[in-house]
Formats: sequence, structure tokens, C-alpha cells
Amino acid sequence: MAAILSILPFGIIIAIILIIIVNIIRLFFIQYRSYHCLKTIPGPDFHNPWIGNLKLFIDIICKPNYRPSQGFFSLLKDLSDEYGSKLGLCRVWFGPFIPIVVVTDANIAQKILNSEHHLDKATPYRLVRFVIFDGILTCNTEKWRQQKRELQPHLKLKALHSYLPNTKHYLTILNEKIDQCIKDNDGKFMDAKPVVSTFVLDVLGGNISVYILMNNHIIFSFFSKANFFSTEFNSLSAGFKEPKFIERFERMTDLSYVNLLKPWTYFFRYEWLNSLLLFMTKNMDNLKSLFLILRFQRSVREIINNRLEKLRKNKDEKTSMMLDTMIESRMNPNSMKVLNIKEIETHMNFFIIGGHDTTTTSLSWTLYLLGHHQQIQEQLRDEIDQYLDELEANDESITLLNMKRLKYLECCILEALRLYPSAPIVGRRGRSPIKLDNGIILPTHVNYLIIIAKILKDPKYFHEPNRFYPERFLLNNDETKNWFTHSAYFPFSAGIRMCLGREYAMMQSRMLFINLIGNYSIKSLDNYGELNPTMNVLHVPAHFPIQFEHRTNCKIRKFMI
Ligand code: HEM
Repeated sequence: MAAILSILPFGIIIAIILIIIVNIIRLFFIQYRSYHCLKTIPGPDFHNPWIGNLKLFIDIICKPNYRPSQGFFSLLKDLSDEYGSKLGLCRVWFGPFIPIVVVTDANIAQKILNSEHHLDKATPYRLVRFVIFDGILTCNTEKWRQQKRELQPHLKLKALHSYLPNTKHYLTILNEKIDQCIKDNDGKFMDAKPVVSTFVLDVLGGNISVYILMNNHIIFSFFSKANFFSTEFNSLSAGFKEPKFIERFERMTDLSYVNLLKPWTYFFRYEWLNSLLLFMTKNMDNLKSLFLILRFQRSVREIINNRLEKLRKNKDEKTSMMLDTMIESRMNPNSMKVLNIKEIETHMNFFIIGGHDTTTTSLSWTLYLLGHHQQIQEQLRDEIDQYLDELEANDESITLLNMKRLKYLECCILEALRLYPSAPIVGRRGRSPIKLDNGIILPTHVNYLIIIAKILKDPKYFHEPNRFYPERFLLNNDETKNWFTHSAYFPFSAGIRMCLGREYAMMQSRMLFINLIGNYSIKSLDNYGELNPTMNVLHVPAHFPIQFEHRTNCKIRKFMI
């Protein structure tokens, strides 16, 4: 016994060394195999697979005053322009461990997105985990199935119905603010983005947790309780002032791209520590951003805990809203799955951040385009007026179902998303090889970055791809059939891991534009085409000056009550 004990430490050391050696050999083997397969795909030259094209990326990130994520994405776009036009894909060896295949062909994209073995997210998604944790957007397949089951009910049609009164409530406040601006400043706003962004944020906060709507006043909303960073919430009441954490999130996700260049970050999973190191080394202001995010996360936790306490004391206060439903799973002994505080927090974080940025981007660009295309705005106005007349004649109110009658409105929103997709790139990682129609085999463990933004403007599928032309969705000709058959229009991604919030986003967009176009005529005050959209993790929202003018005889207001 004593002899065994004396050699035990030695045995453990040998075992650890063996595990390391086996893993290195395994990695080497995977690397070699991937290298061999990917050699056939066009892409920039490199001399060995351990370093690959890393230098290309380092050059970008080391450029002074350059935004890392912007550089990263424009490099991918440039590479696909240079090498990807023939096959619709190119490879870049993002050494030492990440071969990346950049996809710009609709058919290949669909093949990957619809494959059961390609549900894992690409490695770069890990970089934003320190902000939104290992939530539904970034987690791997096994965890994702569970998270989807938990989140899906809150984004289904039944839940969306219950979100309508809250959305109407915030639209009324939005109108009051715009009316005030018409009185004080001729209806001119220097920047349209905060107008949209604060509305989206308040509605999201309300939809998570509004539970009493009394005399048309919301008594409890996630944000009004949050008091995030002493910024007044609701943000609409604060006069279109965006809370600080929104801007900080943008800056931090941007900077986190620098982590992509540190191979150890792929193994070392404590994202927050990686981030702390990164932000500390950059500058104090970035460090402040990090602490702001941590405070945001702490506030979210506090709200959940307080609400839990309250519901424990009085179960009858429970509503059907997202936060309460999740909390209830903790108190109900018959629950299929008991969510812990961390899991609820992860869902809340994702809902706020994921739901806010994407929708704000899409709405701000739609507004921008409508403000520059008066004829299209006119046509939309006619459709909305006719819809409101019908509602009035039939004594109906605005509902999810009847809003879908507004076909031209839907076309405008979809066309704006085609030109400026909120999520311009999606990424996947393969658990098995995939064989393309042209015989090329893409090996396991490859990261795919699918440039949706480029596919949505592919002239093969979209005639005059840079034109804002909502009617293209109504046509029934060869062009439409072509992109429909090839599923070339997918701004919400595709396959079973596509956007869960699509209907939610469409509802919010429809409501906003029925209200804005119904109430005002809108003019974008900059020169069309001068606004240069930057591609980031998300497309950057449109910042542009805008002017609202009252319409005469508008009927919309009585439908917002
Ligand atoms: C115009 C607005 C939006 C656009 C264009 C959009 C687009 C997308 C895209 C492209 C993805 C796939 C990302 C990937 O595969 O990496 C995605 C995922 C997702 N989106 Fe959205 N989104 C929008 C709004 C929203 C909103 C408002 C919510 C919820 C409040 C939401 C919830 C989700 C969820 C839960 C996922 C993850 C789905 C999964 O992995 O199963 N989205 N979205």
C-alpha cells in the first residue's frame, strides 16, 4: 500500500504528460487534415498552417485609430471580393488553430445553415460571452437546445399579443416627444438613432416585465426599476437620451476583437478575465466600460432577486411576462426545469442586448430610406390610411393579425433589411465534413463565416442590388423566383438556429412605422448615399439628421390607446 502511495504522484504526472502529448498529436492531425482539404480553396498564401495568415489580422489590429472589429469584417469582405467570386467561398488560415471559410454563395450558405452537424457557433462568438454570457446566441448545440426551449415561448405569437399594449404605451410617449420637438425645434433632430433606440429599449424592458398597466401608466417595468447607472429611465421620458451602457457595449464588443488574436483565449475560458486583461492594457476609459458592463449585469441580478423575493411573499402578483414566468419555475415544484438565477440573468441579458441592437439598426435604416424616398413614403402612407379606415369601419383595433395586411409596409422593412442587414455575418463550426455540389469537401472543425450582407446584394439574385426598391418583394417574375428558389434572402439567418425574435422584431417595426407614417411626414436631412454604413458584429445603426412634420387629418392616435 505504502509503495503504491509513494509512486502515485509520479503516476499522475506521467498521466498528465501523456494526456498533453495525445492532445497535441490530435491537434496536429486535425490541423494537417484541414490544411490538406482547404488547399484547394482559393485564399491568401501562407507558409505553414501554424501561423497561417495571422499577420494579415495583426496588421489590421495594430493600425493606429482603427476599429478592430470593423477592420476584421472589412478584411473578410475584401478577401471574399478577391478570392471568393469563382466558387462563392474562400479560405483564410487564421492560425494557429482556426481555419476560416468565408462563404458568399447562397446555396453553400443554406447547405451549412441547414445542416444538423453545423449548429455550433464559430469560435469568434466566444469573444462576446463576457457581455452576454454563454447564452442562446453563442452557446454550443447541447446547451442551445435547452435554452431554446426556455426562451421560445416568450417570443411566440401568444406572448407577442400580450406585448402590444406596452408597445402602444411607448408609442404614445414617443409621439409626445416628437410633438414637443415640432413645437420647439421645427421637428428637427440632429440624430435619428436615439429616437429609435430609446423606444426599442423601453419596449423591450416593458415586455420583459410590465405587470401593471393602470390608467395607461406602466407601474413596473424592468428599466424603470433598474435605474441603470443613474441614467433616468424610462429612456423616452429622459428625452431620447440613450443610457450609457448602450454606447459602452458597442465599444467593448468592438475592442474584444483584439482577443481573437490571442491563441490562449481559445483554451482559457474565463472570458471576463481575458477581457479584464485586454481592457486594462488598452486604456483606463476601456476599463471603465468594463466596470459599467459589470454594474449593468449586477443590476440585472438585483432586479431578478428582488422580484423573486416579492413573488415568494405574494404569489398572486405573478404575471405572464417573461421575468415572472422564469422566476416562477423556481417556485413551482412541478416545473420541468428549474432555472437558476444565472440562467435567468443570461436570458435577460441576451433579450436586452440582442433584441435592442438588431432592431434599432433595422428601424433606423428603414427610417433613413423612407426619409429619402418621398414617393415610397407616400405610397406607404396611402396603404396605412386605407388600413386605418378599414379598422375604423369595422370597429377593430390594431392587432398582430390585421397588421399583416400591410403588405407594402412589410416590403419596405424587408427591403431595408436587405440593404442593411442588422446581422451582416453569421458563423458556424462544423462537427462533420460537408460535401459541396462541386465536389469540394470541407473538413470537420472548420469555422464558417457567412457574409449575409454580400449575398443579399448579389446581382445574380437581386436586380439593381443597391436600389431601395420595396416592390421587388411583390413581383412574381424570374428574378423573384431565382432568389426564392435559392433562398438568397435570409437576413434572419436560416435553418433551425435562425433568429427566434423575427416575429417580435417585425411586430415592433410594423407598430413603429404605422405610428410614424400615420402621424408625420418624415424627411432625412442629409445627402442620400453619403452615409457610409460600417460593418461590425452588427451593422452600425444609421446616424442622420431628420425632420418630422405633422400630417393633417391623421387617424392613427385613437388606435394607440
Ligand atoms: C431586425 C431585427 C433582427 C434581426 C435582423 C435578427 C437577426 C438574427 C440573426 C441573423 C440571427 C442568427 C445569428 C447567428 O446565427 O449567429 C439571430 C439570432 C437570434 N435572434 Fe435575432 N434578429 C433580430 C431581432 C431579434 C430580437 C428583437 C430578438 C429577441 C428579442 C431576437 C432573438 C434572437 C435569438 C434568441 C437568436 C438565437 C437563435 C438561436 O440560436 O437559436 N432577434 N437573429
